Amino acid sequence: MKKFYIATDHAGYALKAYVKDFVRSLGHEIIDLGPDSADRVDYPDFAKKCADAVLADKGSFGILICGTGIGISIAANKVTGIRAALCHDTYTAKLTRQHNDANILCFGERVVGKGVIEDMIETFASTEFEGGRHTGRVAKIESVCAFGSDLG
Ligand SMILES: O=C(CO)[C@H](O)[C@H](O)COP(=O)(O)O
Repeated sequence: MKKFYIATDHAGYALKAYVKDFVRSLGHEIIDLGPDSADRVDYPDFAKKCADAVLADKGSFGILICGTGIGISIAANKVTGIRAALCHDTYTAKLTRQHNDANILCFGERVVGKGVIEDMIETFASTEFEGGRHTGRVAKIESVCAFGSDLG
């Protein structure tokens, strides 16, 4: 059993209840970090809530949904230690676990359908990081931030 945290913006809100039910049907735990209505909100606020929760709970995963999945993944990836993957299909959901050790799955409510979403979640939850040659590359992701800050 895995533990998931989920958050969205208003453009991902309609899918949230469905995704929670699906994750629970697979035998996983899922904790809802909001929002609690479809009122317009800013996706970086909810990306940060989910990123912080995943970092504080070792071994947990996150699911972030906005209209495209793009903004909410960009925001989550600003948090050191978060590897938020914007996925559109099963292949990317599998490879981002195997190669990137992604800890948050992101997608767009206005982009992908429920069948694809179910396959991506099932695959993301059940696929392990391969380690090996990918270990050093994943470690270097954090040092990219340091290189960037040197450039002013
Ligand atoms: O996809 C998103 C960010 O990448 C947002 O969900 C989208 O920008 C929200 O747009 P609007 O305020 O027009 O509903």
